[in-house]
Amino acid sequence: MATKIFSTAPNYVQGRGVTANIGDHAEQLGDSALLIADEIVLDLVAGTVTESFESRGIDATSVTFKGEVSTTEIERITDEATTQGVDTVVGAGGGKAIDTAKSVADAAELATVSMPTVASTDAPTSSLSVIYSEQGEFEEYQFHESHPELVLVDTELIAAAPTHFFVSGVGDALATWFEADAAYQATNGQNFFGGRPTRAGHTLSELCYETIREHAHAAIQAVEQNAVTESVEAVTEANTLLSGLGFENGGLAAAHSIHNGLTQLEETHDASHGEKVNIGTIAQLVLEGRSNAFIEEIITFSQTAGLPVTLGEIGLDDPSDEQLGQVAKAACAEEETIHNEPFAITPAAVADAIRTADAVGHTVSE
Ligand SMILES: NC(=O)c1ccc[n+]([C@@H]2O[C@H](COP(=O)([O-])OP(=O)(O)OC[C@H]3O[C@@H](n4cnc5c(N)ncnc54)[C@H](O)[C@@H]3O)[C@@H](O)[C@H]2O)c1
Ligand SMILES: [Zn+2]
Repeated sequence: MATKIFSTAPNYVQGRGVTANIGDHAEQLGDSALLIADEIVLDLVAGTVTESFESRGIDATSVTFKGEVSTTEIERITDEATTQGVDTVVGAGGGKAIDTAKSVADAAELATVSMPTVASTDAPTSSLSVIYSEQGEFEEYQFHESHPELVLVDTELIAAAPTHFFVSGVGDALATWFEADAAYQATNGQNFFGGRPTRAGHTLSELCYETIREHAHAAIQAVEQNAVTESVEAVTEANTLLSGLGFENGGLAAAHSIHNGLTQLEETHDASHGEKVNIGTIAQLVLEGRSNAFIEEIITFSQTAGLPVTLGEIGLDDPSDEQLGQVAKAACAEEETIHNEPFAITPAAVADAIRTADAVGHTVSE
């Protein structure tokens, strides 16, 4: 029997206004902290974070994140953290700021706190960073020795952020179960720790899916009103904790590889991670030969949530065969998770699945 592995961030805190208590939750991590966030997020949280740290005797400073998880940016902030001699880095914002903080902590051997201020991706709980070129093309997954020591999610900030971030998180979370289940069914399917998925990883992915299906539409309506409701709490947990634990421990498959392939085309750079993943999910379902009824139902669900269901909605109005060929080729690279699907994968089959998913998306959404 192949080895099964399950691994997780040790502490997860979620609730309305928890930013004001970050100092209490991070007290054991050290005496000084560097907050990494872009200008928008610094404006939102720097005052509260600094005050909370200082109330616990922890020195806190900040550095402005420039926006891309590139090697250059990671080196620049690592130098800053090393010069200041801090014990902890706090990454606040979306997936990119958090991934940068994890890479800085890894390079400088520091503790990490991840503080998502949007519920848009799986980045907050995971032990990896997605590295991009300075131009925004996917380069590689960087694996870290450990998970963030603390993940702190303030649902008041999440609900007040622009709704499209929350919707993107739903897209990222909707993929989790389909991908984890593919990796579970495949004889050689692996999770992100190089092991077979545990029952826990598989089941948490399914709970992620059920939570999204039960609560996403109501939660999105609440977030449109900047309101924190129990559905918002449920979907924030699904987008952040369940999807994060689910993808790392359950494994990814075609949807995220197709997302990575799509990042090769400049036209898609304005679409968010979760939006591109949603196109990947629909294409995965086509690739897997799911029934018409099932694919159409998932398209209707995602469209109602405000997620894209056609290539045009992610910037690719009339993609050429060459462009889709390029996406499919990148999606099928040897190290890609698409090979967790329980059948052999070819770039031609992937390109055809993307084109067909787009056509079905048009039919259902018109
Ligand atoms: N490491 C992982 O496991 C993992 C998993 C999924 C995705 N990712 C990565 O995450 C990245 C995408 O992250 P993203 O979609 O969160 O976008 P992002 O990090 O690119 O951008 C987030 C934007 O939201 C703004 N923002 C943040 N909080 C706000 C708030 N409360 N109010 C208003 N604006 C706010 C920020 O200023 C920023 O412009 C990609 O690089 C992707 O590869 C990583
Ligand atoms: Zn994702």
